[in-house]
Amino acid sequence: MSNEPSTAAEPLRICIAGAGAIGGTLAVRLAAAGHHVSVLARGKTLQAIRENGLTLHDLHGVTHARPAADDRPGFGVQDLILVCAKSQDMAGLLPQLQPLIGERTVVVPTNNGVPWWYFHREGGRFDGEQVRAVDPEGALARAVPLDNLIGSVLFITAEVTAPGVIRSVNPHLIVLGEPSGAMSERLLRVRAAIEAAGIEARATDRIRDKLWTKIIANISTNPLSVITHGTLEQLYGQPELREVVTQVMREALLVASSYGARVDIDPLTFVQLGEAMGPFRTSMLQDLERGRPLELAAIGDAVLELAQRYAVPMPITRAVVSLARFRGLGAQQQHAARAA
Ligand SMILES: NC(=O)C1=CN([C@@H]2O[C@H](COP(=O)(O)OP(=O)(O)OC[C@H]3O[C@@H](n4cnc5c(N)ncnc54)[C@H](OP(=O)(O)O)[C@@H]3O)[C@@H](O)[C@H]2O)C=CC1
Ligand SMILES: CC(C)(CO)C(=O)C(=O)O
Repeated sequence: MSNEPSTAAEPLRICIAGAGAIGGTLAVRLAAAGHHVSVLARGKTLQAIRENGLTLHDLHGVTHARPAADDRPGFGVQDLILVCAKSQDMAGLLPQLQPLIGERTVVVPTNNGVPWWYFHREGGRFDGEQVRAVDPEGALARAVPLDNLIGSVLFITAEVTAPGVIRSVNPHLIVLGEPSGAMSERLLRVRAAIEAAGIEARATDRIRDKLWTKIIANISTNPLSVITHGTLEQLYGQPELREVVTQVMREALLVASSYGARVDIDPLTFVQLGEAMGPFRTSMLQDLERGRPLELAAIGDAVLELAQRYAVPMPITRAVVSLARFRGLGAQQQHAARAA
């Protein structure tokens, strides 16, 4: 945070790093709430934001914002940085954030899957260790001081329909928590700022419970969506697919419980909630269709890695993740061949 203590009502200096589906959604909501929002973007997205700003279609209607945008981090020290790139892009993006980070800057990564900071101040058997699938060399842990991080779990669905244009038509919920579990003043301040921007925001002293809830949703649907091209309502609703979804869910629940996580949604409720999310194509399916790399390291491999530490078998999950990887590599090759 800036040197002077601020309240939720004061505008914050907020940088959104990565202005795709999630970054675009957050940038528009926070800018509309009066914060000083700047966006670190690149390529066609940067060009579109410079020309037309960002447009968000969500349950509030259509909202437009014109944040400062650049591909260089020349925005000065920020109060809050929301890092909204895919996990595989973190190694390229995080080191760029250094000029934006002061002693009191809060950095909130929004990634799905197991975060690189999972064991930071975890307090358990593996406290302080690395998650090799997402941060094999410890480069992410070095790029941003771990004590500047607050964890987040996003219960949001969003899609880029054109560069700078985002559609996000389910209700928005963000859960925030300190890796240590402390209900710190900075945690409550960030929560209040997000809530005041029209996004339901909760603070928790057990962020890893929420991480596991979301990890279970992601690992049971994202890779399977890539194999089947199924939407959420199909994956959760059609009996053949629902069977695979629930098998993966059961395996992942066992891993979560090995780490002491309390997941308060039972598999049947998961299925009901998921089906109600409608014809949404998971973010991983969207990536497949665009020939982009899939977030399988954070959503798949990292969970398998954590399972292995407690010798929890995940045969169905392993098979589904392998098949999704095969499909993903094939799609990338096809896109590359078409583009050549
Ligand atoms: N979409 C969803 O519904 C949800 C997504 N999430 C998670 O949120 C995270 C972000 O996902 P999402 O918004 O969908 O992803 P997108 O691919 O839509 O957006 C990511 C953006 O980050 C940009 N980016 C990556 N690296 C850099 C860089 N070095 N400099 C500038 N910009 C960069 C990308 O640019 P470029 O296009 O050029 O690659 C892209 O615009 C992911 O971890 C995802 O799993 C969580 C909940 C729901
Ligand atoms: C919508 C949901 C929960 C699907 O697993 C998601 O997070 C994604 O698409 O990445």
